Amino acid sequence: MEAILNKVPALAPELVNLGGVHKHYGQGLAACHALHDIHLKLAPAEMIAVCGPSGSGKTSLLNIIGMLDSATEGSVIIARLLVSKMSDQGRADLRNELIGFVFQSSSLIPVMTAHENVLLPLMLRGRLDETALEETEQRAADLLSRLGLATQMRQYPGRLDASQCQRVAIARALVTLPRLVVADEPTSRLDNGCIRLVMDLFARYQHEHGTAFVLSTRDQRQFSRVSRTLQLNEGRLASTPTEARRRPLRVQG
Ligand SMILES: Nc1ncnc2c1ncn2[C@@H]1O[C@H](COP(=O)(O)OP(=O)(O)OP(=O)(O)O)[C@@H](O)[C@H]1O
Repeated sequence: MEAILNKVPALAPELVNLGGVHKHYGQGLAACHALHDIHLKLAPAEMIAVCGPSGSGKTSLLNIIGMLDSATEGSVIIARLLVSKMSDQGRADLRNELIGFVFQSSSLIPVMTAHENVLLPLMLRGRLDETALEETEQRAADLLSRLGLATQMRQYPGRLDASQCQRVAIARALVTLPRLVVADEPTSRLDNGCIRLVMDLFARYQHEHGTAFVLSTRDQRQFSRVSRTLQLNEGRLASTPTEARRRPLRVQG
């Protein structure tokens, strides 16, 4: 019901539409104005990179797009829903339905194997029937294989190195076939070969499932295949979407 009430009536093809977003943390001497007047639109199946130095506001922006945090000011529309007016529960439900996350730290559950960690978001959604369970177990295994982890599926995170943990976290973000993946520095611990595997997999999801991606990085050379790169400096977007560097969608088979 809440979702219906908050539906944006105008035709809004964008998956994400931020209008005049500000983010403040703390008060008084501890106050921080982390994001200033952000306007950003993301189309379905689009892949963008948000670049900027440490402290420029990348995580703050991704947390708002991913509905993990609220904007202090401005409108946040996701999948035509005005989430800035929704309750915490409404946002959490929508988040679970639509979004896959890759956090800066891989945040894997230490007592679960790599394969079980990947399956976790699906398990949290409730009981699956036998066919659905088989299908998702296969999808999780396929994702891990594509990320070069075929022989590590039964390993616990304590036995995996930082690059392997980061790739397990990437597989976990994709296993629900989300409409949007929000990934905070997802390749920071990967070598060039692994970055290529990850970008191939992202492009495959973009092409086959219509998944959109918002990636953050301190080093924009890491994402040579995004369609747009936005630069954040001290909480301000240096380029508007129309001025930003645009590239045609490149999908490799
Ligand atoms: N929970 C918080 N409370 C207070 N200030 C915060 C909080 N989170 C972020 N900040 C401040 O907001 C600003 C932007 O931080 P943010 O983490 O979004 O930047 P970032 O570009 O992601 O940095 P990094 O690359 O180091 O992760 C910084 O000045 C940071 O200190």
